[in-house]
Amino acid sequence: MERRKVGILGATGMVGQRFIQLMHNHPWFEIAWLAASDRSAGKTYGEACKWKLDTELPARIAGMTVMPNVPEGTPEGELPKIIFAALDSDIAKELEPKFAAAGCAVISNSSAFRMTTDVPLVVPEVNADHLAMIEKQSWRHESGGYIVTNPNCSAIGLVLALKPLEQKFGIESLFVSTMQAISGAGYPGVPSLDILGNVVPFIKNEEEKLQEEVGKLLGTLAGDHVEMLPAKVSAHCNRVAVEDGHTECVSIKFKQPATYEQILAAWAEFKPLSDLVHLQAWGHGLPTAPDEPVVYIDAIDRPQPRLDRMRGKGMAATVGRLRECPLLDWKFVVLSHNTIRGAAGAAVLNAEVLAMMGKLDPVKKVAR
Ligand SMILES: NC(=O)C1=CN([C@@H]2O[C@H](COP(=O)(O)OP(=O)(O)OC[C@H]3O[C@@H](n4cnc5c(N)ncnc54)[C@H](OP(=O)(O)O)[C@@H]3O)[C@@H](O)[C@H]2O)C=CC1
Ligand SMILES: N[C@@H](CC(=O)OP(=O)(O)O)C(=O)O
Repeated sequence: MERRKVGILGATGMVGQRFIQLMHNHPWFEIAWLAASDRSAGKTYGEACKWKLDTELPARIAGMTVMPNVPEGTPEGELPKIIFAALDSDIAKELEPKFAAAGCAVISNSSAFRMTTDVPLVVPEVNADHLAMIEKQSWRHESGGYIVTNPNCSAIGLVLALKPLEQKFGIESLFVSTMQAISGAGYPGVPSLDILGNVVPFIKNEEEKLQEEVGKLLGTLAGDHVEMLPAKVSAHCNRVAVEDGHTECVSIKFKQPATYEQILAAWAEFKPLSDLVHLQAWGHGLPTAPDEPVVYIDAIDRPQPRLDRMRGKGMAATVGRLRECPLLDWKFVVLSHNTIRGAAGAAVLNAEVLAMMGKLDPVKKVAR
């Protein structure tokens, strides 16, 4: 099968680079277009980008010209209909609708439209059914375009661990305290003199995003909107001197009683995409989905970012230290890679599911 041409908006940033790393050899997607700010447009990608990943910048990508950040900046017919977006929220608010209006499927990583009623906020293992909401977006009838979002990087690891628990026991309330890696702040990010040997107990808007996104992700699709999960969520978000990988300490109260063994079984049995992962009809399943989205590690001092963030090629959440909580019912630690599972990998997996649903072939107008 011919690979689908895709573009990346914000291609030179931390998340943009991960998109390139994850997709330059992707079996379904071919990177055909890169865009960033006016500072970068017109340069080659190799000139414009400070490549920060530990794999080589692919030579083909280094030689590509960075395009302006608007659909009209690209000659007619050369703009891919699938656009991965890794922009700051304020910029995304302005630019993403322009690409949707130009008939593109915008697979967004930013927070700009996550809580908008008709925009799906999706982690495929958790709420793939919410993708149906794209059909409610007005662009669908005007140009065929739409916007799909993935959550905040801390919310993704957390909801992967929570989904099987919500299904089995129901969640009444939740307390989460995060230790977030510096790569989460983009490049150059937090000044070294602020973070070296230090912890910063504030990340702008992070606690609010984490609290509300969990409600939408674990909520129920009800026609044209999502009914939020009515659980109480309290988040504390902290920046720590770790390069990659967000760690979260969680205390949880359930609606139904749950034993230690039942909780471990809920995580072990959680393989919601296994039919798709192993689907042989196309010769392969979803290329980016991990076999096991949630892995429990039975060791007294795990998970740890350096040792566990690359589980499932950076797409699995690692859970550990399940024990009784004297305040709520149970407590545990969850860790996931913030720029892979928490950002670019999440968006690529959303696109793979959309491809399987036939929503990318081609991205086209639908009748009202
Ligand atoms: N890092 C992480 O772990 C996560 C990040 N996110 C979100 O992803 C998005 C990107 O984050 P990140 O990659 O870390 O950020 P960076 O600061 O590293 O990169 C920002 C990118 O946006 C581009 N840009 C800036 N201004 C404009 C503009 N006016 N028009 C077009 N492009 C522009 C930059 O281009 P140039 O090089 O030309 O300046 C660069 O490519 C943000 O919304 C962030 O909140 C989400 C989850 C996790
Ligand atoms: N704010 C997160 C990363 C991020 O960019 O989140 P969001 O996608 O919600 O803006 C962090 O610092 O680790």
